[in-house]
Amino acid sequence: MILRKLSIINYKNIRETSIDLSPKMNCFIGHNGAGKTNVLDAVYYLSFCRSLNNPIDSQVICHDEPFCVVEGTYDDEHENEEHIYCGLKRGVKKHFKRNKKEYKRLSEHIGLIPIVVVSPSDTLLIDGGGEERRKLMDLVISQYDRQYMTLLTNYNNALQQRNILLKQENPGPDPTLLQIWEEQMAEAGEEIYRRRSAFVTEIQPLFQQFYTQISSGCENVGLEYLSHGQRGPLLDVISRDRAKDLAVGYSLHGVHRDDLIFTLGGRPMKREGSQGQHKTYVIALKLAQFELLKRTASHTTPLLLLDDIFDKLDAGRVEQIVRLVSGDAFGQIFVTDTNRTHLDAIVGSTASDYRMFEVDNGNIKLLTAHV
Ligand SMILES: Nc1ncnc2c1ncn2[C@@H]1O[C@H](COP(=O)(O)OP(=O)(O)OP(=O)(O)O)[C@@H](O)[C@H]1O
Repeated sequence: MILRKLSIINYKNIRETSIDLSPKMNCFIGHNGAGKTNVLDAVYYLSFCRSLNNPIDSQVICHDEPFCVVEGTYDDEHENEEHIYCGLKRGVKKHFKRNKKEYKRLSEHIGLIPIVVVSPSDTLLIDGGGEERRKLMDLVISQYDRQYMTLLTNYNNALQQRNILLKQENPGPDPTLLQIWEEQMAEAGEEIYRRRSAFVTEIQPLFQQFYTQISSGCENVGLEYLSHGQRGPLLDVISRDRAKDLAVGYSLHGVHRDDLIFTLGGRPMKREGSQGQHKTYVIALKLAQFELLKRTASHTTPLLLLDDIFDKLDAGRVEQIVRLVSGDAFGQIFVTDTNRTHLDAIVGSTASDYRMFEVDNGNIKLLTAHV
């Protein structure tokens, strides 16, 4: 997919803009707080029907304004045009349309415009809890597997019902009811486990390849999937510790406790790695995600959003990333930085099309274009 034109009204600090984009490299340069991330967030919104960092829709509308609109005109792989419209009004259900037709369910849209984002908040993948890493798996898998979201919804619903029962006291929960929800958790959970296992198996070698390339091969990193599904049939695993679950009042076993184990030299990355190594790890992981989505998501090349990625990296790693993303393996790219040094290096090493924009207090101005 290629985003040819992006129009924004009242999205965060961007009052009104309409920009024609390069099919390859789009650079956004500007001071801290200028609105560079907000541009990328608007692009993200058009893919995921939500903001990357703020799940509350009303907070993406510009302060003191009653509504916001984000529109994108895309070309797909066969040069067919797709027009995506998103309109948000305070206190009203959001409107999301594809080619002027309102979606019945927003989940129908997920996966149409695959996207991979590398942003400063990605370090949460290493520093944060397992929820962050499960979110990563879910976000990628849901872009190429249409059933996956339904499985997650079914699983979470059964888990929630079981947890409500586990909190019941005097009398305790009906064992038959507990069993019903356990069976539903296990049924959806087995499928989720199977899909997450396959995802990790696929992404592992891609990740290793990118990490080696960016770090020039001097570090040994690992990526493993950890799941209660590995302990045997999930129904047995979920139900056999009922007594403990009743004591704590929630479900201790199931795919809601899955995790990804990140290592450096066989030790936990969180404890062992430097800030630059953490950053390298998440960038390699995101680029692997990109490669995987390119192969699976309707065979459409995803958009790649690189938000302020060069901070904390040494010159060698920056050079490798610049070389990687400016090559032909990547499609349309959106990259932000506060100074021109890295962005000039990127556009300098690419013979192809690029556009450089300046962002200032929510205003976007085209600085240079090369076709
Ligand atoms: N709903 C909103 N309405 C108006 N302005 C907003 C809204 N939400 C955020 N902002 C403004 O957006 C600005 C931050 O923009 P953004 O995160 O895009 O900056 P940036 O250019 O990426 O900066 P940095 O280089 O520091 O990462 C802040 O000044 C903030 O006040």
